[in-house]
Amino acid sequence: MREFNFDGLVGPTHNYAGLSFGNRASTGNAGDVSRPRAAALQGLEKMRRMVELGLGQGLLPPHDRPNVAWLRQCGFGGADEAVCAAAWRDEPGLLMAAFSASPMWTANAATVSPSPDTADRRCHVSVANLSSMIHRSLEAPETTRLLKTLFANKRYFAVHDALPAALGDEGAANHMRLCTHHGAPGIEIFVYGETIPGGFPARQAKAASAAIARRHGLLPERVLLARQSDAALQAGAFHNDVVAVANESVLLTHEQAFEDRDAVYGFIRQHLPEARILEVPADQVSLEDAIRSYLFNAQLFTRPEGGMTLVVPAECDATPSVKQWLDTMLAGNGPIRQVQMMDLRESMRNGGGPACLRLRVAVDEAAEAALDRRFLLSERRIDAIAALVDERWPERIAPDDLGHADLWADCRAAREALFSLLGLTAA
Ligand SMILES: NCCC[C@H](NC(=O)CCC(=O)O)C(=O)O
Repeated sequence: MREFNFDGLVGPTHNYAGLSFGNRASTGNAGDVSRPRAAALQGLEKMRRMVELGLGQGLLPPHDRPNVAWLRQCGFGGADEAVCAAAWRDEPGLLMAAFSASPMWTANAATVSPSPDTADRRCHVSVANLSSMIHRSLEAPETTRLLKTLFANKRYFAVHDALPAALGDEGAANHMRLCTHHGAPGIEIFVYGETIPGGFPARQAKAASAAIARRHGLLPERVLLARQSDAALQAGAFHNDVVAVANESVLLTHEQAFEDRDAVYGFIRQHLPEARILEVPADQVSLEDAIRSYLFNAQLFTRPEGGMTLVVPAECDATPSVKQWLDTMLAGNGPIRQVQMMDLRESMRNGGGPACLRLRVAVDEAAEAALDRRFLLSERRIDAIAALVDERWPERIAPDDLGHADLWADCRAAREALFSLLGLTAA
């Protein structure tokens, strides 16, 4: 089996509206001018890097924004332009939500349990409801449509609808799988949070994680529901993937990621004695530095020729404690032998690093052959997409631009051009 990463392409409406309370980058950069074209090109460079390294790489396209159908549900009427204009005038917060490019963070699109872990030996995919943030709660219907196209073959895949909204679920960002190698049965760790009065909201409900484990047909004894630490949540780790990442038998984690870390490590060691737990101590890298640099929001993967690579955002280089920890780790004899930095500044400024931008799916050869090719990338396809982005994505979006009818129309047309390039239907 091998792992594919499906990256979200940053949509033409990428902007800094500060919509995610609890996500310090999002609120801290609210009101800034965004650069959608640069953002999408940065993301495509990451996809290109993965293809060059010989990894399976795919893409999930942006959703239709502004989401006029959703604004209609909110009571605005008339032609599309009138709907958006009325929303901007009367409820700008709703227009902002309808305009967000948040589907780019596909680690929040769904939770994936690969076939070796499930009762029916199919790969199970649960679309996330993202119900805790208004702008993200719009994503599930289109994500469902896209994933049901990508994973249409029911012999190898089962795509589940989003859970009821009362059970907040944010997808793979709160899920880690550990195993000897991708094709071996794994253990799956679901990380949930508890909202404490006056604090940042926990977005993943324990009941949601439990429901997904049930739906996917996982063996209960190979599942752990682990609570995220309050310290991490309150420091701005709104998802577990801001403080921990796993690949095969390696867990890279901050010391303060979990409320009960001994229980998490004990569970891993019990089921996977060969596991390597790389714990970054708080006295070397504080939670604050971890969240500023997004060290743990890294892509950790096994290269086809063997050996693990960690792809981290360039912000790690600019955070002295993190840089030092990475240098020391590389000088040692650990399982991670290579670190690569990527410039993902535009996404990072909304709280999304390398790991947020991708959904991992481990497949065997037969399941790989059943994937819808229109979502898969080669270097040539990346070139073609980059050329289209260069031509059609806005160069910049300032806060007041969100009220401009030309921008709404240009963004929708740019997305349609992409869908036609990919051979997909736009809605
Ligand atoms: N996994 C990374 C997700 C980042 C995402 N940011 C945002 O939605 C920011 C959008 C804005 O502020 O416009 C979030 O917080 O869910």
